[in-house]
Amino acid sequence: MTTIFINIKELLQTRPREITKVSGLQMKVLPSIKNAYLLIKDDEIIDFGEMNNTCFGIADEVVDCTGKIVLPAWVDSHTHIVYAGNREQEFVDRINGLSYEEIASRGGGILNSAEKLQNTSEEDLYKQSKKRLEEIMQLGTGAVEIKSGYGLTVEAEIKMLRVIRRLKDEYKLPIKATFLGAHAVPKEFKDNKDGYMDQIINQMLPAVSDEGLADYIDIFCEKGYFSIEDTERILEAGKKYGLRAKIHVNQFNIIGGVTTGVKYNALSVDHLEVISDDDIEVLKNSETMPVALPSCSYFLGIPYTPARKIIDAGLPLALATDFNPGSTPSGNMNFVVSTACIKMKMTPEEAINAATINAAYAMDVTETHGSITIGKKANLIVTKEIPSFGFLPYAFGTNNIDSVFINGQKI
Ligand SMILES: N=CN[C@@H](CCC(=O)O)C(=O)O
Ligand SMILES: [Zn+2]
Repeated sequence: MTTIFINIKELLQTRPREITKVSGLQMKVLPSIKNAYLLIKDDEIIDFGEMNNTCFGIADEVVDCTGKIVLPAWVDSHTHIVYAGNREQEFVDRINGLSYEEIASRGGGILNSAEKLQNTSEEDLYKQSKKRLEEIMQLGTGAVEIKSGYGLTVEAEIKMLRVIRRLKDEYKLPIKATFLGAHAVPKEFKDNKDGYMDQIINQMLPAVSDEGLADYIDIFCEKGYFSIEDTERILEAGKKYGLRAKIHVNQFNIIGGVTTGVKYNALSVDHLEVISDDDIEVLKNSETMPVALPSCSYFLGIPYTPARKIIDAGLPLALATDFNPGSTPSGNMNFVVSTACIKMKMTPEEAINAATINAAYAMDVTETHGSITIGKKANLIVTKEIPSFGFLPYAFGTNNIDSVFINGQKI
């Protein structure tokens, strides 16, 4: 089955296969073709170019995109969408003056979500999570990473990861699973963090590996959660099971997580609301992608990742949602792209690069996703009729998406 998209006002992010990420000044360039066509066969992009070089007769189906822009679907490389219930009450507590850290230190936060998840059946957890996945797909997400980390027992972590595996089996978009046993220290190990670390390394990891449930390993490297020493232990253990790191660092404090991530050749270091000059130097000449999560900064009222400092130093940057019940109850990549422009002073070109090609790098799907490239999957956003691509971040809060295609099929 072939489909041709014709009269595309502008086809964005057209790249040769060799480009796997863009850094520094390259991020300001968003290659595109105006008045374009795009030809797909089944689930794959097979041709594209200027309209005057095409012939309609060749496709089974024609989609007229007059006035509309076509771009690769968003790639969301950092989410926690498998969770139970919500944390609305903590939201109200924060409005009334408590901080995120205070709520956590009173036993709320991640531990609150863990209790809810432990008391939820695998079937119910799947049902709650698939709703969120379907919602983000409608919002234009065409590849997603999902973390465990609200289980915090062997049984509950495995339950989360099995739900992620079921989502992988049932849906056509690529899903990567990250094992985040070291997300918080459970109540039972309050005074025995090392005991919990031992449980992660000696019980959880072997069980996760036995069932092949994870692609990556993660840890919340932060004051009051897990130290650099803990991070080294977890990443070392993950390495033994062939799990590359994607880690939470520098959300509230700089404790050395970036250096440790780079030392272990992490695929990405995520959050970076605070970042030092040394961190920036360490990231240069590394293969680690810095990832910013602006919706988290928005929701918690914490600093935004200093994107200008990072990009102007010549580094790449990716954007993701961090969709989770505590710090970011939203999986809207359109909002992320807008907020990156509005609050982090990224240009529309930089933000779109960060949410597509660089985001695909941050979850290792650049072979197949993140750009309009012959041979890549036809995961696409077709916008409504809009004046230009800059209108996407400009008209924040407006739904500018007409349709989303996953593997060549309209969803
Ligand atoms: N910071 C650590 N983990 C999540 C939030 C977890 C929660 O509050 O439930 C994050 O990335 O923001
Ligand atoms: Zn997160």
